[in-house]
Amino acid sequence: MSEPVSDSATDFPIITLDGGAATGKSSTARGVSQQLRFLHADTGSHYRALTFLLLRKGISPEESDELTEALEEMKLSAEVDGTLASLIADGKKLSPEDLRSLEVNRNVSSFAALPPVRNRLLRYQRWHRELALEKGFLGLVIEGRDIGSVVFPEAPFRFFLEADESTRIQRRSEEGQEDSVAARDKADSGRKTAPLHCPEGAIRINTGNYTLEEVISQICQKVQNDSDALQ
Ligand SMILES: Nc1ncnc2c1ncn2[C@@H]1O[C@H](COP(=O)(O)OP(=O)(O)O)[C@@H](O)[C@H]1O
Ligand SMILES: Nc1ccn([C@@H]2O[C@H](COP(=O)(O)OP(=O)(O)O)[C@@H](O)[C@H]2O)c(=O)n1
Repeated sequence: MSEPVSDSATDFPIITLDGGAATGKSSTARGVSQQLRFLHADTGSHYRALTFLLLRKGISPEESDELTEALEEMKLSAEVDGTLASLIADGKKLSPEDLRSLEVNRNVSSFAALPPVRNRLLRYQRWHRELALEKGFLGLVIEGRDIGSVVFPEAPFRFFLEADESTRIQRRSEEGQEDSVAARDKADSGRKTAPLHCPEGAIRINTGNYTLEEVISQICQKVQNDSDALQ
């Protein structure tokens, strides 16, 4: 399915999860999507995919005509496997190894700070609400850095995940990944466009204080309680 034009407003429930690197966004969103039968969109993987493809075209992370042209030429669509939507660029899906390579880890925050890159992905990310509806999901859970503040600021269920830096570095090293968690957080929080911050009104969860299952269950309970109350 290709990125469409419409962005009609619906009452469809949307959960946004924002937070720094390794705060638990993807694992939590996966669990929530499976329990609630929501579509799961991982917007970090969108920035990673564009970073991988742009680097492969020899484009550096700065505003240039080459960057604008490459972004305009890219055709973005999605493939849904289980509850997860994955980005397909020009008909291709990238492997987890490509998306999490050291080169991508080192460059992704620089590409993500560029307004043309963010603008290209904003429309694509908002389209996931229509994709979830079309595919018969009961809602959308979407995670990243600016989801509750920029992509879906009107979403009824907005969460901000946090955990101290040493916990997060430990989590990444247990996964066998070389990642500059602190450097990416600094760049993501300090950029001009759509910086990482806790959106006003979002519920903060320190994931260092709970197991993954407890965090998933807190979010699912909040959504289910509030949805029951609204009916
Ligand atoms: N509440 C939690 N308690 C302990 N470990 C967690 C928790 N949430 C996530 N993790 C673990 O932390 C690591 C990073 O989680 P991940 O979901 O990839 O974070 P993010 O998407 O924010 O980068 C994973 O190995 C995951 O299993
Ligand atoms: N909504 C988003 C999501 C990710 N990003 C960028 O993409 C990078 C990779 O995101 P990610 O969610 O895969 O990172 P991890 O938290 O999984 O390490 C981040 O460091 C940000 O620079 C962003 O700018 N806005």
